[in-house]
Amino acid sequence: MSGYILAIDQGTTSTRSMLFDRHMRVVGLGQQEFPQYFPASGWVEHEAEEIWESVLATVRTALAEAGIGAADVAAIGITNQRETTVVWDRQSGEPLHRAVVWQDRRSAHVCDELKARGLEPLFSQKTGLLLDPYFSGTKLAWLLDRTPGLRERAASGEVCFGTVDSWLIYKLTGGRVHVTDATNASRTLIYNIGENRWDEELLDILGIPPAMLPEVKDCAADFGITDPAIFGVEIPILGVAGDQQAAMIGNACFRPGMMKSTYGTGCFALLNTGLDRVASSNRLLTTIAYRLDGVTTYALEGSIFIAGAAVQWLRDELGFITVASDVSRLAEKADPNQRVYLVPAFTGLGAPWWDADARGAIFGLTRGTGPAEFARAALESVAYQTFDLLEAMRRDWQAGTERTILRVDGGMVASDWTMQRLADILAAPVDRPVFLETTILGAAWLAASRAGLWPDREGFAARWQRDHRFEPGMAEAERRQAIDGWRDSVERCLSR
Ligand SMILES: Nc1ncnc2c1ncn2[C@@H]1O[C@H](COP(=O)(O)OP(=O)(O)O)[C@@H](O)[C@H]1O
Ligand SMILES: O=P(O)(O)OC[C@H](O)CO
Repeated sequence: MSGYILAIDQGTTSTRSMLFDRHMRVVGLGQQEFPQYFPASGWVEHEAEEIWESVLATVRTALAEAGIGAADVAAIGITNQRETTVVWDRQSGEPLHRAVVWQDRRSAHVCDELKARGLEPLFSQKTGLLLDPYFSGTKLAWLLDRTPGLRERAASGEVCFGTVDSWLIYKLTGGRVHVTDATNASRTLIYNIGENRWDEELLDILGIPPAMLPEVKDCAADFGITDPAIFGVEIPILGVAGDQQAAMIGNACFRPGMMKSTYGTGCFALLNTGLDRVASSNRLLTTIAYRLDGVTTYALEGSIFIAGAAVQWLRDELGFITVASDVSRLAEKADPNQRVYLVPAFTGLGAPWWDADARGAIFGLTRGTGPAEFARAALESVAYQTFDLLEAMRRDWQAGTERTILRVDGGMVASDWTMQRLADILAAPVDRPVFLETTILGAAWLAASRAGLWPDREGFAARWQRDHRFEPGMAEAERRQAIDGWRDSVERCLSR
């Protein structure tokens, strides 16, 4: 049987490749971690060639597991860690610096300078983002400033900039194609999300030569054909989206008001606002959810840096559990009369606080506080942080959030306890899908629908299946009291 779809999920710590058959069933999987480099405090880098090698290795593993050849693959979909910034030589394909990862804070001073010049409203209005080193633009400005000769070479067209999707497409096509998709472009701080084009004014401010930018396409489009030297055959690349947007697509959140939240290392919540580009007054991001057939759908996004990472902290630093899946059982044993709060600001606080200098703290300790209360506080912190995001979304766009049901995915949603707590604190239902690999499914659907092999948007959405709905069940007074305690704890952690 031919007509298989290969989906590649190039994440922050690992790369996964998955093969789906015509019936959307998974038939093969390859996964590989790759090295992380931390050359200075707050710096995070990847070796672009190691990312590429991990893609090749995982594709081969997935093909072998499925027992099929590359000739049976009809199309490729790509999803990726967003914002991570790669620069390479257009001719030789050689990376000109290690990739600067989204978590990297080295360009904080560039953001501060721009803010001091009063430029944040301009960037926000055009890009939907904030002046934070999280986004690609100031990372790229830093690279252009610090690498001798790079700006001149870039201006003469010898250098390519791209997010990881661009880099992988360049490699897959044998260096022939330099493109990206609208969702990845929307994370760069130089893309005008209203006019759907690179913004000359912002490029000028950051000193970025337009000649180094990729062409921006819809999420389902012709992104190029693989070089036969790589897999032995030519395969079209037909779908691309940043990983959080791909999760939104994979969770079939196609209607305005639908919301997904992915609980992995961190947590990223996206609310579909349809054709409305809702500008946040509460320090959320406005971003492109997807662009299909030339039509841009927008989303409000909230990013939390620590979610599952708090569970890793309990496991690796405190030694309270041996495997992540033990955390719920431990939390269940917590004394219900103790109100302990963990604010996991280990690397600062993300949305809606955006306080890079905040640090974590635990409040409410008594002589009887032990591992169970720590575990409960760690899991509850995820629910409270999501509540803060949803509240900000409600303030920004009340009409669209009245009956919000949250669709969840990511490693942490295996914890029933956490999901129930989430529903309780949000006072809104939480739906967990049967198929939890929504990110990679989203990339697969983009490619497969473009290839005409899988159902269209409505058909795909109709196939979304719920595993369980967690209904809110907490008394309102208790919920309010719990949230007040959280708010008080966060206030005490903020740096300003
Ligand atoms: N059963 C569980 N209960 C709570 N947290 C879990 C459970 N299983 C995994 N996790 C957490 O989920 C995270 C892994 O999720 P995953 O979606 O694979 O993350 P990422 O893609 O960011 O690497 C880890 O931080 C881990 O601590
Ligand atoms: O690689 P992930 O899954 O941690 O996702 C990273 C996000 O895309 C960063 O914005």
